[in-house]
Amino acid sequence: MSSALPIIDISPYLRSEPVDIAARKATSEALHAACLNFGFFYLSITEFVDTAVPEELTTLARTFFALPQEEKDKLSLSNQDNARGYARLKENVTNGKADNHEGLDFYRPVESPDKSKPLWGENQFPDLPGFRDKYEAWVEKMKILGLIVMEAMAIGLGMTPDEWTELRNQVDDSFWVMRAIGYPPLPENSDGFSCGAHKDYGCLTFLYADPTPSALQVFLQQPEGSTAADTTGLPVEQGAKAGAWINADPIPGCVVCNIGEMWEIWSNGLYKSTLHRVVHRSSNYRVPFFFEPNFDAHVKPLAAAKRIQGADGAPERRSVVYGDFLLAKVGNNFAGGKGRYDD
Ligand SMILES: N=C(N)NCCCC[C@H](N)C(=O)O
Ligand SMILES: O=C(O)CCC(=O)C(=O)O
Ligand SMILES: [Fe+2]
Repeated sequence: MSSALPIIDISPYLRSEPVDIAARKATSEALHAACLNFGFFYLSITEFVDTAVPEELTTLARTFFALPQEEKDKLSLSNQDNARGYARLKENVTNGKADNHEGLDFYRPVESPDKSKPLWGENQFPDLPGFRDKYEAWVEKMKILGLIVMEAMAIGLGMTPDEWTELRNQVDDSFWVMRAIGYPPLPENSDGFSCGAHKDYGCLTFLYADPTPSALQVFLQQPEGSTAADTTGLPVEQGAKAGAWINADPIPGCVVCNIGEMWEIWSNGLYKSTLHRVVHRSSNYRVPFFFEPNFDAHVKPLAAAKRIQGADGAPERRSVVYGDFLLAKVGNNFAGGKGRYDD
């Protein structure tokens, strides 16, 4: 199954000796084009990881989600900080509607956990042989990949070495998220989603997925003036737009990668953090990794983006502290969770 989305060869950045400057430049230019046009692309990772590993993670996820409900509930995120742990089917909410999936979320551990503080509790690992070790090892690999892709993107945006150093300081202690997602089949004739249309929050999502076609769908906005093929289906305040939903079907040996909202700010809107949604008609298990900025990163439009936009470029995007942005998002993510941390 082919896809409109580009496949990026990241290998010039994985090989350090000798550094092939021209090949790296070509990779960075391809990333720049992919981020301008799609906000989604594939990364071939067979040179970097043994793809048997994410297959094992998926199998472990399947084993966990097959446990009796009361076993899974022992890891409920409500035991901790309402973010780390297990969320039941339909406990996740997107655009005010329950998502047809269950999930197990892990975040970067914090030094002094305090479960009365949002996001500041402890991760809860299932008591299954190899689970914790294998997930933690994958997180370490994906953190390395995250920094590599960030550097390649920085060069693609035309950043100077000093500018990259400054950006690197905002992502070198990533407040990452690792999820295992269990998707039961969406009921026939349901107007709901396995996961409703959303943008990811941070820098880069690396999704290793089962090969089900038409499950992950990506919204491509139509150029100005063209006739709408489809709409986001969202109310205006949540981003109603004309365009088309296309499939981001998995490609063997590749992760699907998309950029989160922090890249939209850094690039001052040049790069789109693209809306995507999930429709699973059969049972599936997926293990996305979210490479995010440091919790205290002050994310603001980069000079390199403004150089591209020129003197009468786009209006300046609002800057955010990543941790504050994340807290607001996570607070709205669960059933009954709206305003959970407001009082
Ligand atoms: N960390 C990330 N990106 N998690 C996935 C977000 C899924 C959408 C979410 N319920 C929302 O409404 O934002
Ligand atoms: O499972 C998928 O295909 C994508 C999941 C996703 O978009 C997310 O968790 O943010
Ligand atoms: Fe997503």
